[in-house]
Amino acid sequence: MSEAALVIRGLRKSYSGRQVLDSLDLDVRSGELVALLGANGCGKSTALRCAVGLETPDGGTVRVDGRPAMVFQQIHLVRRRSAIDNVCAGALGRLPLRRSLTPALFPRELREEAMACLDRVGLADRAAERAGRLSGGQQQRVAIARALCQRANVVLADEPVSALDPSAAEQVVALLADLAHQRGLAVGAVLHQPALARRHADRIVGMVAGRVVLDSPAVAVGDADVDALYLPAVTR
Ligand SMILES: Nc1ncnc2c1ncn2[C@@H]1O[C@H](COP(=O)(O)OP(=O)(O)OP(=O)(O)O)[C@@H](O)[C@H]1O
Repeated sequence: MSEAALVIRGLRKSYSGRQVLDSLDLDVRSGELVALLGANGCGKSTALRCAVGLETPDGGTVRVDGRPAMVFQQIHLVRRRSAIDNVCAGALGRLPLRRSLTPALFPRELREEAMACLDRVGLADRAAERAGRLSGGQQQRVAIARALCQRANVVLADEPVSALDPSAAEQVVALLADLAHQRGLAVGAVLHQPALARRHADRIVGMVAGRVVLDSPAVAVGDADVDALYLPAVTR
């Protein structure tokens, strides 16, 4: 197994004195999809947000070997722009400011790279379509293509399929697994669908109240392991 591209150790975070992350450890290796499961409010999003620097932890360490990108449940695309313009947006940090503000000035090489990213998510034929006209599943795949265009090697997805129908959700999680297995990306995804996690993830990490209580190959995770993550606190 390769070195972990994301290594989190002893992460702690509180909001208004209430502890949300309590000494959290998490590794995501290149070439694997790790599904993060756990009940509402157990700290999954906070963990990912700390990992990419959107939140500042109170303690602990985060090491990312490479470039991280995040994919969200709420798909933040510019709806009136084409799919390919949205994917190009992943690279704007690499462009001079003037060129980054005007899609007509995006360099040809960037458009080619963005097209390759769209092709990777199976949407090359929809490149010119306005993002707002694509289905939810297609929009999420455009958001993933944008992360690829950021040249991210660590992709963290926060409930990427919660707004999608079962078939679109299956496609998107399969795509994330494929990007890990075929492209060698390190992919961590918060999922609220344990069955999808067990079908597609390599490893399942389960959280309860800000701590990791399960870290196991997905094939070894049974129904009882999953159920234990969602028990009400009083019965735990
Ligand atoms: N910016 C914030 N300010 C105050 N409290 C916060 C903030 N962000 C998260 N919390 C609280 O921290 C706890 C954990 O939130 P988090 O979103 O990480 O949980 P989660 O496991 O991702 O939940 P869900 O499955 O519902 O998305 C929750 O009680 C939430 O209300």
